[in-house]
Amino acid sequence: MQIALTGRPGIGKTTACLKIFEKLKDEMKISGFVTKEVREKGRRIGFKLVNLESGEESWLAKVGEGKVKVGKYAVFVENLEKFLDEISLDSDLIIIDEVGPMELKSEKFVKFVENLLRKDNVIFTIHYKACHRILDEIRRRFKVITLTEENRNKAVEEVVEIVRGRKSQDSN
Ligand SMILES: Nc1ncnc2c1ncn2[C@@H]1O[C@H](COP(=O)(O)OP(=O)(O)OP(=O)(O)O)[C@@H](O)[C@H]1O
Repeated sequence: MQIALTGRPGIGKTTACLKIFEKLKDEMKISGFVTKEVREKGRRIGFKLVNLESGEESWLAKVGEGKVKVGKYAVFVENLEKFLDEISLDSDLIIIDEVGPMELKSEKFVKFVENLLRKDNVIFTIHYKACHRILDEIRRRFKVITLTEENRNKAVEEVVEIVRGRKSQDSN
């Protein structure tokens, strides 16, 4: 299964990934990461990467100045690249939240995603409108599910069933 979840900012892509992870983690080995926003006094100050297997966290970006910038955020490309080394690629399911403008500043991340395009057990979340050849390729090759307020809970169930179906095919 090759699934890409997308939708407008804040629609619930990260929440959907966490729900899928919670529902399936006792049935199979899952690796990958989610990107969570960090707020201080109600204001968003940046984003942290969270390794789904280990719980380990690393700053992806923070409001402020830096070598690499996306909007008002400085992106910590080296943190991301070190973080990627810890992601297992031999798991039953790999969840990558997200393939977006910040992550794509890293050539190593682009290669990491390229490598995953060959696999059949991947869920990406993808930025809803960013342009990049790798996003075009995912949009062309993967089953793309656009989350809305109406479908986001049902979409989680649908993805869980697709993953379970694939897993049971594998064990037959
Ligand atoms: N199914 C849901 N039911 C109720 N609230 C939800 C649901 N999914 C997400 N939310 C709420 O919406 C907010 C944004 O969710 P989330 O961070 O998952 O969105 P996102 O699409 O990943 O955002 P971003 O575009 O910043 O990556 C959170 O406060 C979350 O609790």
